[in-house]
Parts: sequence; C-alpha cells; structure tokens
Amino acid sequence: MAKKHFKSGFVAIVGRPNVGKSTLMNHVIGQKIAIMSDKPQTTRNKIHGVYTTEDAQIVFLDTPGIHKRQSKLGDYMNQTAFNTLGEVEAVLFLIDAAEGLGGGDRFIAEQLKQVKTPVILVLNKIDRIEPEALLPLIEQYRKLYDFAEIVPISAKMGNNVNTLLDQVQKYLPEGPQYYPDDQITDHPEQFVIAELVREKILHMTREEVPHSIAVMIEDMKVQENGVVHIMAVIFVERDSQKGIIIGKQGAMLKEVGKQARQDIQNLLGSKIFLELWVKVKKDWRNQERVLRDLGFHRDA
Ligand SMILES: Nc1nc2c(ncn2[C@@H]2O[C@H](COP(=O)(O)OP(=O)(O)OP(=O)(O)O)[C@@H](O)[C@H]2O)c(=O)[nH]1
Repeated sequence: MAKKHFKSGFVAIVGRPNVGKSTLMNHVIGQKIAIMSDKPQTTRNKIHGVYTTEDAQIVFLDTPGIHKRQSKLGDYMNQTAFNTLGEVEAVLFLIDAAEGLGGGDRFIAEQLKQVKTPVILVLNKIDRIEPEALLPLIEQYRKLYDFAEIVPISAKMGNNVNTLLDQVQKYLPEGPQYYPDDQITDHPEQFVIAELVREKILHMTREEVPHSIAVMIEDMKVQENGVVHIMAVIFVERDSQKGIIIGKQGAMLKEVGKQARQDIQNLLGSKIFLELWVKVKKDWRNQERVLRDLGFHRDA
C-alpha cells in the first residue's frame, strides 16, 4: 500500500476544555470516520481522528495528560503527555479567541516549553471576535511562546481549516499510510498498532518476507495495573516465512516486539505488554472472512 512520497505522522492536539477540539476534529474528519473511544480516559492518549488525502495522512492524538498536574508539589505534566509531545511531528495548541488569554493557556504554554516539537498556535472561534482584535491577541500569545506557525480559524464555520491542514502537512515526514481511507471503526488504535508491527517486520526482514504478510490484533485490554495487554497475530503464507520471522531461537520476533512496543507505547501513552504469534495461513488473501477481519475491503 506504500505510495511514493506519501507523508504521514502523528500530531497532538492540546488546549483547555471547551476551546473546540472536538468541533475541529468533526470538521476535519466529517462524518466519514466516526472515532469513538472505549471509555473516557484521563491520562491515556487516544486517537482523535485520522485525516487522509491522496498523498498524506495525519493521525491526530488527544493528549489529556497535559492538563493533569503530576503532584501537588509541581506543575510538571505527566510522563505520558511528556513522551507523546516529544514524539509527535507537531503539536496543535488550540485557544479560544473569544475568551482571550488566561491562566489555562499560560499553564499549557509552560508545559510545551519542556519539549522541542514544533507548536502551531490555532486561534479558534474567530467568528466571535472583531477582525481588529485578532492582531493584538496574536501579539499576546507570541510573548508566551515561540510558535512555529500561527493560524486563526473557526472550527464551527470551517474558516481557514484547510490552511491549517496545509501547515500541518509541512511538518510530516515521508511515511506509511497507517490507517485505511474509509474505515469506520470504534477501535482506530488497532489498525495503527497492526501497521506498526507489520512495518517493523518488513523493515527487519527486508526482502526475505514478502509484503503479503498481515497483522491482526486479536485482543487488546487494559489490565488492572494499567498495562495494556495486546495480542497480535502475524499471518504468513509459508512455513519458511514463519521461520524467518521467528528467527534463531526467537531472536527476530523478539526484536520486532521490542521495537514495535516502543512505538505503541508512545502512541497509547501507557505501558503495554505485546504478545506476538506467527501463524501460517495458506492463501489467506483469498479468504473472505479473514480479509474482513483484517479490515480490508473487496475492492481494496
Ligand atoms: N462560535 C464558535 N463556537 C465554536 C467554535 N468551535 C467550537 N465552538 C463551540 O465551543 C463549544 C466547545 O466545543 P468542543 O469542540 O466541544 O470543545 P472541546 O475542546 O472538544 O471541549 P472538551 O471536550 O471539553 O475538551 C461548543 O459549543 C462548540 O459549538 C467556533 O469556531 N466558533
């Protein structure tokens, strides 16, 4: 599925409650992909929405932890949010232009200074302010932080949202399409996790294992200790491919697991336990049910 010069990456959205994060996502994604989370999570990241075009894909992450103070003693953001913000390609910092600059925004700006990721300031709700008020407002925010870009929008009216998306794309590296174009699901993370595992295998085994392998997330649940337990099955077509993926005394599979686990932890923002299985499924590509389970469509 890899397209030439396709760009992709993760972008975190931060902003205090009510600034319009969900409204922006709804506008960007439209009704095409309904993203729902299993349960409300206060510190774990979740995928807010996935925006896909011909040549780029942006996976928007919600980063709730930035608002949570680590302890009563300090204002340091929690480790999850810190790791996420350090790993993504860009951060969208949404503010409410009609409310103006307040303590909540100052707090977030302070947290953002702890990471080096480019931050795009998004002034939302410009439909609610007089045009003359915009520049002085931008000046106030500029004093807080050295933003990579500043984009005024109205998420509700859709004003300037395309400009924002263009700006975001400037910060994406070349990368795979993590997520199918037209998938409607309540488990968006699973596609990305499967793709991350697949990517590691292809990268590590190079030419020896063809692109026909598939990865399926069989089970994913949060344990009582907060660790997310993920069971993934790697489907291959031949025993020889199974041998290559497992490697000598399991060394290859172990390395795949190690590298994938890093990426998945960064994505979810929580500790994970990744269980990998390799199964030979002859000619799996022709089996309708398997295809459906894997999230492919007939015409894909
Ligand atoms: N006038 C105007 N209202 C907006 C705009 N964007 C969002 N709103 C309104 O602001 C309110 C909050 O929007 P949400 O999208 O729910 O905000 P949120 O940041 O997702 O809020 P939390 O989920 O609490 O973090 C809603 O009533 C929206 O209709 C905008 O561009 N203009």
